[in-house]
Amino acid sequence: MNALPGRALSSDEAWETPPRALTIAGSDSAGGAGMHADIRAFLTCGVHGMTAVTAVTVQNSLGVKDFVEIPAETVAAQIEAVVGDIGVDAAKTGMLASAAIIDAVAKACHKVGIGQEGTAPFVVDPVAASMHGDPLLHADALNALRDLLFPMATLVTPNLDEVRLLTGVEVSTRAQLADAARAVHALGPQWTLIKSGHLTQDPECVDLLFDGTEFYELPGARYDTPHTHGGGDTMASAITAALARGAPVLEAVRFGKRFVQRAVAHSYPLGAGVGPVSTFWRISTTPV
Ligand SMILES: Nc1ncnc2c1ncn2[C@@H]1O[C@H](COP(=O)(O)OP(=O)(O)OP(=O)(O)O)[C@@H](O)[C@H]1O
Ligand SMILES: Cc1ncc(CO)c(N)n1
Repeated sequence: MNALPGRALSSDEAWETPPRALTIAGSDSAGGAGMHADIRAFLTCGVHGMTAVTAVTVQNSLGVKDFVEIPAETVAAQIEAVVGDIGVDAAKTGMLASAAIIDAVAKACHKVGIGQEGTAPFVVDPVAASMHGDPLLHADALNALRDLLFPMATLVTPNLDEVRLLTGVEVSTRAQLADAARAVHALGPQWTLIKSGHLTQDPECVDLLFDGTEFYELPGARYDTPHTHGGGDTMASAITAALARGAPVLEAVRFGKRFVQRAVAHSYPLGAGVGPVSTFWRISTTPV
């Protein structure tokens, strides 16, 4: 499991620049989800992480109390500043908050070469709400997400609530995942990953990947834990890291699925509510 997809590690990585990945996402003051989870996944997948912060949330294990948005032009400026200087091998989105930010992100990504027509793979995780149901995206921003970002995406990674909001397709059984994948794929991404975490009556967590022609089932155990905060962000970031390392999409998604399975298996309680998935299992315990 420790093997990383894509670019191999050299025997001595000192002074060697790792692949570079960018997350365009909100911060989570509890440290479990959002850009905090993304940076942790990037680090533990051997990738240098960069951030374009979209919003600052006031959040703990019980839910999201509030958030403030970063001005759209500042979000775009962060993307242009880091990619113009440092470059980028893959990018992802998380919480985008508003239509104005989505519009700015689409234009900036287009300008710097992130997305379908560009050179860097682009993972769009269409975050709409926290797992407590607290909104992280204004309702009037769904159209912008669907119309501006989905056609630019190498891969989109909706959960079942996001599938319903974006396409109207309701999924209550594993057999309906293919209908969801077809409906999301029609919005323009190259690849679509439908996540099945919310199918709680299913004894397994089988996600479905679709490239417009072939379906790929991604099997996985369902762990009996309430502590899955940040699971979607961690998965999309592990996939983005693998893409930054040069892995093909199918290999990157299979890696992301194995990664999030381990992260859920090692999740831990924190605070009075929902604890986070873990990346500690990726950290060497060798003394320095
Ligand atoms: N209890 C669980 N046991 C094992 N895997 C799980 C569990 N819950 C979710 N997963 C897996 O975690 C990944 C994220 O899925 P999920 O549908 O929960 O996304 P999400 O709702 O975007 O996540 P988040 O909790 O970050 O909002 C998927 O691969 C899913 O199958
Ligand atoms: C900032 C942020 N992004 C994403 C999520 C969804 O996991 C969250 N709870 N908070």
